[in-house]
Amino acid sequence: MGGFTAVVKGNETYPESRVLIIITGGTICMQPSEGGLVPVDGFLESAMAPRPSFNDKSERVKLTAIKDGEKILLDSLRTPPSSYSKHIRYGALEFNPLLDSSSISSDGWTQIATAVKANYHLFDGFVVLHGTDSLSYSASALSFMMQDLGKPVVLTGSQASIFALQSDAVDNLLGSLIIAGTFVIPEVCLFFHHTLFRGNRTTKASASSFDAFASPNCEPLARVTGIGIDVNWSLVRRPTTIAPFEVTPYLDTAHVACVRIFPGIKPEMIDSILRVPDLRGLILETFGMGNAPAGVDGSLTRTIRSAVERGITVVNVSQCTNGFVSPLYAPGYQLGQAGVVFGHDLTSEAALTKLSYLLALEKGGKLTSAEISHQMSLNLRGELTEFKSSAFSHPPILDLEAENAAALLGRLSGPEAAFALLGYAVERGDLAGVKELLEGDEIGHQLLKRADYAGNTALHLAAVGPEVEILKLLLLRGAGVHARNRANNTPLFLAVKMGRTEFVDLLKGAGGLLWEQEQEAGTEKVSKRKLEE
Ligand SMILES: NC(=O)C[C@H](N)C(=O)O
Repeated sequence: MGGFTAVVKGNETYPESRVLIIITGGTICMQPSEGGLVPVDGFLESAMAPRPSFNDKSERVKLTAIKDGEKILLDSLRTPPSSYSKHIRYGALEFNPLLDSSSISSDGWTQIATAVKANYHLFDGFVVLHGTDSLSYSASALSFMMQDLGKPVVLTGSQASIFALQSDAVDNLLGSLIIAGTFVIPEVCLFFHHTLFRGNRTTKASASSFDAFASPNCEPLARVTGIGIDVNWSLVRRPTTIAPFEVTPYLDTAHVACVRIFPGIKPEMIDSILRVPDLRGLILETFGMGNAPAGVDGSLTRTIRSAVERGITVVNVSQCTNGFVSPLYAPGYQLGQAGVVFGHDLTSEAALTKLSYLLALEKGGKLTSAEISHQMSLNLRGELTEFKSSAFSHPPILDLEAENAAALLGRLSGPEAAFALLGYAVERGDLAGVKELLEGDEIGHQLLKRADYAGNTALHLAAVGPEVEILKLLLLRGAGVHARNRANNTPLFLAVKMGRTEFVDLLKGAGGLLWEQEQEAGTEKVSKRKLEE
């Protein structure tokens, strides 16, 4: 953690860093009009120059910048020295017209990305002022458009206008400026309510609270703690290739769609979307861990399979904000069989913009259509917690990249991520992977006590998994044999229902008991899909 470091003294002179602010619009620069709030231009002069925290009244030197391919001289302002003993000197480029972010599109993202690219050598960091409505989409989109980024790009906005009496605007803007001018965090980030997030992990979680954004599957990159900023450097991505910063100046949002599954959804509805002319990709927001109703006689599965055969990429992401999709349950398994790509823990915003990015690469001849599905399940910009093999292929050994080894220990994306990994390993019968995950007393203990959204502990999963040695290992590591899932079932009951004598004996030997009614119910066996795989 890089914490608070310096105290500002007397009349000393301090170095300056340079930040370019790209103003796209949003509530932060809005004023009331007869037709509701609208963004108003001239933000630097009207909102920043009069405020002492943004203007130390030093000489307003001109900064060279590039606008629309032309060299221009930008008016600048300078902050007083921060607690990191630096002034931030900044100038601004404004969109014309300014936007309510609900109207942002691929064109706007292109404008932002190309402005960053053109001015990359002239500034230390970039702040993008943007409305909150589509902020997570834009942060995700820009993260994919910017490859091998070496400088911070911080998106921010506010829930109330900077001209309002009570507003989050000053805190959000000042925090973003200081971060962009102080720390080399080479990512597209979103700063809001004292917290710096990886942009492509965020989602707008509140329509009105100042604490508006969540990053449910990835810890924040930094937090403002009083007058200091704690950066979680272990999470910050670092370039791992020797390549210059590149921008893909276009995203193909015109040929993708997103559908939220709901109880009773008709396969025809999905089919009609999948038959929109030239559609190339569909994000399917499914229930829980990736489940959708199969439809009468599997009609939804057939609809999807046929679309996949026509070259459409269908990506499975969860409606739950937290957790992973996986083919653990039969409905998700069938989607996988139909050729659906599992989007792991991608947000819908990241899934949609990532697919648009990959389609743009395909259009530019940089990717074949066959590679799109594969790339969707890879971690390109920290947007997902990756399993090296496709989640659907059930590889025998849990083989994780170094980055995910940290998640595996519960350090990266928290215990939920580690628990989901454990679930995969148990389900695949990967004894070595399970052992690895349970290493470390405290983590192992935590994981054995956790449950998924259906209340299943690792022991429940092992009781229906393929490997009896895993069941034994979990029991020896202290997994609770009496835990009940949401359906009120114990691991032993599940094993009995599956008709698995060896597993039943082991669980009974570990103290597992059946209620009387469970003993009766256990005589009718359920589907043995797991055993037949
Ligand atoms: N708080 C905001 O910025 C909301 C506004 N409608 C926008 O997204 O532009």
